Amino acid sequence: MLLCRSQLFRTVPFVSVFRRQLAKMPLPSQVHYDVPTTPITPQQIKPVVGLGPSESSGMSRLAAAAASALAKAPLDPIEQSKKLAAYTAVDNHVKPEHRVIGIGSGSTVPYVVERIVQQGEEVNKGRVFIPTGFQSKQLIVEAGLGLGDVDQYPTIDVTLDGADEVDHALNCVKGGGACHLREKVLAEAATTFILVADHRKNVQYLGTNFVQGVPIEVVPFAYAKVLQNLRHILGSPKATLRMAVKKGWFLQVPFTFELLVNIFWAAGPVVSDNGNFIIDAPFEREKMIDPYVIMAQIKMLTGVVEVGLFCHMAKAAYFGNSASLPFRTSDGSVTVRWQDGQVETIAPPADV
Ligand SMILES: O=C(CO)[C@H](O)[C@H](O)COP(=O)(O)O
Repeated sequence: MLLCRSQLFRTVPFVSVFRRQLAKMPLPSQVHYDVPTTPITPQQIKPVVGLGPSESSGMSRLAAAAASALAKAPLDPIEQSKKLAAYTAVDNHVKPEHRVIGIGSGSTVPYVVERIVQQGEEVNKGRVFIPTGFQSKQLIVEAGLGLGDVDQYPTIDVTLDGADEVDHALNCVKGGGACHLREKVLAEAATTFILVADHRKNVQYLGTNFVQGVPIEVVPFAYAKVLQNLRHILGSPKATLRMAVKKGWFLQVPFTFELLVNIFWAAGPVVSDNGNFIIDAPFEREKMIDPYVIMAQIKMLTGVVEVGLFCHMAKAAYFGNSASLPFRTSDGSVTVRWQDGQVETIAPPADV
């Protein structure tokens, strides 16, 4: 087909832009699958070595400078809250005589490990750390701490873990990261179980902010039956199988600005570290006022492996109150809720 000059003019830039976009689109093998993960903190960002330009090139120096600036930048208020809670809880509950320590999952836990490392090599070399999943295993290994498993150490001195929400009686929802089976085992195995979180997780009733529902781990072949039971017998009509999402860069328009279109679509069910599926089942407020009953009813359904409701298990929950948030406790303090119902607001360690 012959194109006239003006048609050619209009078409060539489009074709070249299209080719540039094609070149930028990821190959199927480069598309990554996002299961719910922990946000990366600035401290965790490191320049990638050995990919692309050499380490001494301008680009990698720029990346290194950016990463180091980020690492020095003040934490945003929510990250600061997590750090306040984690540091205070470690200082109060991880004592030199503790030898077996459970490390939970979630975005607050990196600060737990950071603080434990700060206790020093001398005390840590005699300790063994038990992870609740892949993330905490990596944290333990990367921190150079001793790794163990709960089958070797069925009695744990203290386990520290995050939570999706904690109510005023210290019941909590866990399993936003699909780790609640191992988390519950480590919580039960521990003499002392401590929760750490930012202030958003401190609620009167479960299901206030964390509305996606109670995470329930099920054996894959039973998931449809358990879903029916939850919807029609236990009163959770919106119970759903948790799906992973696939994320890809789909379109970029590189003229005066770049338009990044992020396409999310389902990529199959989320599979736990134990090879099981996860169902999220929201319940009415009345069932969440004392969640022990619904927890026991769900657990009785055949095919259910574990329920992400932890009732009467924690000794204390630590919530960081980040600075600079309007309309909240904004003094950088830490609220501690105790098993016996006591609540105190304390100053965090001076070096947080
Ligand atoms: O229970 C969990 C994972 O199964 C986590 O502890 C919980 O989801 C909290 O995570 P985050 O701090 O990232 O919100």
